[in-house]
Amino acid sequence: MKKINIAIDGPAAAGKSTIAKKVAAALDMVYVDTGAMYRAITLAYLKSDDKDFERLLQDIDIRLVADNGQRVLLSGEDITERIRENDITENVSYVASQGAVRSFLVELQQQMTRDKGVVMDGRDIGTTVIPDAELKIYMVASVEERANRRQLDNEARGIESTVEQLKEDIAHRDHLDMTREISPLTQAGDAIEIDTTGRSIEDVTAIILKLASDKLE
Ligand SMILES: Nc1ncnc2c1ncn2[C@@H]1O[C@H](COP(=O)(O)OP(=O)(O)OP(=O)(O)O)[C@@H](O)[C@H]1O
Ligand SMILES: Nc1ccn([C@@H]2O[C@H](COP(=O)(O)O)[C@@H](O)[C@H]2O)c(=O)n1
Repeated sequence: MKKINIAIDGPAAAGKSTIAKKVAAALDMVYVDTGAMYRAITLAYLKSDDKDFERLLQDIDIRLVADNGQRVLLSGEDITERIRENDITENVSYVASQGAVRSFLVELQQQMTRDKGVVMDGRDIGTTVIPDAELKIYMVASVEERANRRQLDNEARGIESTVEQLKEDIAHRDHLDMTREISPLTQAGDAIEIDTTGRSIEDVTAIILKLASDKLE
């Protein structure tokens, strides 16, 4: 059977990971959430006394384990839940703006996609990591809807937040991600935009599965 890569990019809380996971499961593809990799390096950075990124990366050991989604291990420790906490979210865009961090992770991500069969979500997947992906999606939603969704996520995880604060935080993080010097978040010329505002997870998944089936023919 023909193998393809699918790149899903877009701003924070647009629904990328939720949909990427479902599309990967339906098509028996590998799901990779690259935001979790930047979050893992952010945790290592916050824990380290040495703030030199080049040195920090020499000792970094990130593993992604498929488990009804994706679990993240940092030096063997499961940090899947820990990296969703506020201190990581507040610092991740700074860490992700560092050239050394981006080169390190882009190289790892490109290795993962070399044999195809991957659904990868992030900010620079269609533009930088897999510019030759067979299907590229740029997923957006209104900031109000994204803040409401993230509030529900946080309540389920026991993370304290308010919708108003989340709206500000999401807009600020999008601004940092869209204006950084290296690989800023932007829609690839050949990406298909999907606005998930007011749409169900099932609808969005079905749209992408239809687009993918055309590429798999
Ligand atoms: N139509 C929809 N499409 C996708 N997600 C939706 C939709 N409706 C509600 N959600 C919910 O939105 C929340 C945020 O989704 P998700 O974490 O997948 O976003 P994301 O774009 O990967 O965010 P981030 O980039 O910050 O990791 C999830 O709780 C998801 O269930
Ligand atoms: N390809 C990517 C993926 C993520 N980032 C940065 O990581 C942050 C966290 O991502 P989430 O998807 O978990 O929200 C994000 O805000 C970016 O700063 C990136 O640069 N490139």
